[in-house]
Amino acid sequence: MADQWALVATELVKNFGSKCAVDGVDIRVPTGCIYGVLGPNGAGKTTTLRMLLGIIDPDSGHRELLGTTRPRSVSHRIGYLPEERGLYSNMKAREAIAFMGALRGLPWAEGRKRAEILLENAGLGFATHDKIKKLSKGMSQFVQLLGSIVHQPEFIVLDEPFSGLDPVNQGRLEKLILGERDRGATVLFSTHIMAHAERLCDRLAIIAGGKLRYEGSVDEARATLPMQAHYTPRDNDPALAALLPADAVRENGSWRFPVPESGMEAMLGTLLESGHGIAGLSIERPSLHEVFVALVGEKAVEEMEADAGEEIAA
Ligand SMILES: Nc1ncnc2c1ncn2[C@@H]1O[C@H](COP(=O)(O)OP(=O)(O)OP(=O)(O)O)[C@@H](O)[C@H]1O
Repeated sequence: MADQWALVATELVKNFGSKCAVDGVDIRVPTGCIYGVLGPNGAGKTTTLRMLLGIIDPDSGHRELLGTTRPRSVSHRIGYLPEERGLYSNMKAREAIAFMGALRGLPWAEGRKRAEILLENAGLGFATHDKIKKLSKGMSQFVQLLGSIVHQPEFIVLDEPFSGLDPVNQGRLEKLILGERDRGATVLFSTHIMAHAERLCDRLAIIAGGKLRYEGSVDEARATLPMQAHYTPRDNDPALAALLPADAVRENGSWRFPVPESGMEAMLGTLLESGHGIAGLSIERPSLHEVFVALVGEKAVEEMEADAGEEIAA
């Protein structure tokens, strides 16, 4: 595997009894990029991440992480935030981070020093000497996250890192992920919250029902759908729907539809001749959200967004 790929996994399969959790997933993570694994609950994200790291073995398929087919042999070069959160509640934040570093071979004194800097940079310096049990759930999750990167790993894997964080801590986490990428690390995270992937990822995999629906760059994902037109007429006449493509969707007085293959000119000419006018018109690349809906269906996306909303409200 060339140095350009921090991770290459092909046709990973994992069954639990009769349940096929992951069914032929391919993932290629370029060195130094931010990579998202997106999918609804139960899609197979955690199982995929565990296979990539060698925590569990695939039933079949191939994986190569940092140049080795034995991922556990490079665990000291990896940072991992598992889906299950938990720290020793009587430890202070700084000690908890240094402890996690020590587990990956970082000397305690250095771990403490780095922990102070990490907490300060994350805006959590005030909690350095607080016991974990005194911190909010979101803050203690953040401390665990800092513990997973204190040894400055080359490859960082975060399983649903945004879940359970309020918007302020989600913003902190986005900043931290970008900072780690700028440091030279490769970051892979799973999420069912599209907005984070849209803002952060260079490349992504979309998984649903254990199957890979898309793997590639975010730009290529957007290019799989036609450009989207957003048109606002000057009037409110529902009859104009007949002049728009059949799949046009009404959104608060505007209409959204894929730009026809033949272009917009003829349609705009008809709209003007019919007196509907043009109060607003933009042509945009489809969002990641629209690509996701096209790949996994509106219902799965609505369920995901409801879950994300509940987490933020909790
Ligand atoms: N150890 C296990 N034994 C049996 N079934 C499992 C096991 N681990 C996962 N599964 C099943 O495999 C499927 C994929 O689970 P996985 O945890 O990988 O999904 P996920 O995308 O991470 O979802 P979530 O975000 O809800 O954790 C689910 O149907 C889950 O119930």
